This record gives sequence, C-alpha cells and structure tokens, in this order.
Amino acid sequence: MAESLELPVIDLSSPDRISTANFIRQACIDYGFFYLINHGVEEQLLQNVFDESRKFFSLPLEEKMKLGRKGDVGFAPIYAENLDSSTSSKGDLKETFHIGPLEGYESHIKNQWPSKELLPSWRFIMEEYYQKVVSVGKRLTSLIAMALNLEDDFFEKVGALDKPYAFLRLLHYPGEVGDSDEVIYGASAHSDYGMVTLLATDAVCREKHKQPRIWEDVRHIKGAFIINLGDMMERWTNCLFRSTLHRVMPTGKERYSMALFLDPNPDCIVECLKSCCSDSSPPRFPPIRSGDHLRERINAAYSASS
Ligand SMILES: O=C(O)CCC(=O)C(=O)O
Ligand SMILES: [Fe+2]
Repeated sequence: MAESLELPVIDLSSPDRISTANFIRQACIDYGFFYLINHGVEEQLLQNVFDESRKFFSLPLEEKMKLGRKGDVGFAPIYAENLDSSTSSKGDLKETFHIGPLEGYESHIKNQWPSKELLPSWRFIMEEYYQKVVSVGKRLTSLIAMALNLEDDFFEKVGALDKPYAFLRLLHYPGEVGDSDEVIYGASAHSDYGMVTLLATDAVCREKHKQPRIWEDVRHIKGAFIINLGDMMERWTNCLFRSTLHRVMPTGKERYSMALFLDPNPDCIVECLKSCCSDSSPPRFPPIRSGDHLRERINAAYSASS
C-alpha cells in the first residue's frame, strides 16, 4: 500500500513574495512537486472545464476520432500514448485531448474543436481556462526565478515565455482496469518534459527518485493545482530542482484530470544556470533547444501509434 505524501502548499496570493519564493525553492529541491492555492482560477471555471471534458469523452468513439490527433493537438484514444515503454508495451489506459497555443503558432498548430452543434460552449470554456492557467503559470515562473536567486523576469529575458509553448491536455481514465495479462497503467511512470505543469485532478500517485522505487499517493486538495517541474527546469538547475517521476494507476474508478504544460518557446536554449554549476559540479546536460527536446520526447511516447 503506497504511503501518502504531504506536499508543501504554496499560496500564490501571498504579498510576501520573498518568503513564497523560499518555500518554492525548498519544495522544488525536496519534491519537485507542490500544491498551489489561491491561484485565482475560479472553482466554477474548473468545474465547467471538468463538465465539458466529461461531455467530450462521453461522445461515441467515431465522433471523437473525427478530431483525431494531428500534429500535437486533438484527440488520442486509449493506448495511443505510452509514457514508459520499458514497463508496458501496450500503452496507457487513458484518452486525451490536446489544445495547443492559441496564438503565435498558426502556421503549424491547427487546434481542433468539437462542433458547436454538439458542444456549444466547449471552445469558449477551454480557451478561457487555457489563458487563465497560462497566466498563473507565468506568475509562478517569476517566483521560481526568484527561488533560484535570479531576477523575477529571468524566464522572460531568456525568451522562454515569449509565445510560450503551452499545451492543455484533458485526460480521461476509464473505470476499467484493462483486459491484458500485462500490468496496464493509467499513465505509466514519466517525468514531464517542459518547464512547469499545472494539474487539476482528483487523485494521483507520485514517485520519488529512489531505488527501489517507492510510490506515494498524493491526495487531492479541492481547488488547488498540483504543480510539478519538468525536465527543462531540471536541466536549467543542473538537477538542483527535481523533475520527479510520477504515474497514475488504474483503480477501477473513472477519473478526469487536466494538465497545463507550460513549456518554453521552442527556440529558447535551455542551459545550465551559472549559479547551479561550478568546477566541482559541472553541467550534467549540454545546452538544448527546447523545441528539439520536446519533439524527441513526444515522438518517443507516441512511437507505437504514429
Ligand atoms: O492525470 C494525472 O493526474 C497526471 C497526468 C500526467 O502526469 C501527465 O499527463 O503528464
Ligand atoms: Fe505527467
């Protein structure tokens, strides 16, 4: 039985930004995960997004497949993605819908939307949620910069937040536990690829970097986002801040969640911060173009289906 993990709680509305940044620093060193409360995204909007998501995933499969994944956006059915092909060959027992940047990438990201006849408010609600969570994510990254003793606009200055590459992913884990002999995961073990993820959900399992792996449950706090750092934050900080492995186990209970991945502009070069390396602790990763890193990881997760 997994132990329950008490993650730190960060209050985004606190006027004392220095203390908040210090709490964030400790949370990112210890866990790479924390709760974010008082973020300003209204309960009602969160509820509306869950409701609309439920309506979409309840449509017949052929209707959902009309919006099948093109480029990185649209619907992907169960087993399409495999976040950890080393533990399972079948893929993850979840279906997803991805919404990409609303502006700045029109030439190659063509968001798909359910028809107004089927789901009249869908696009409007998703766009509102997307914009609000991206702006929460930007406020959070300024505190993360402060937590690294950088200017609060550091991530803007390096171009990461100039047309950030943000994706909203709606997730639906069906209630069944799968019919194969193999272990099937809702979402198999992975770390996120980008900068920071803002997750709204009802229950998850997280793992700490330990061998043998010890999995700990994360409880849901109503209205709070669960924040986790992605691999690019780990690269910037030379592993001072963690991009922690996590997974979702099928419990036999249906579950919905939505993750906003706030990733840097694809042209942003992610390289070890000067304050995070020294002669005795040289950079563990070479500089990388954010878009190249993302492309490699996304392609690997969808390689069986694309
Ligand atoms: O649904 C969840 O709780 C987690 C999903 C997740 O980790 C992901 O999509 O990267
Ligand atoms: Fe994840």
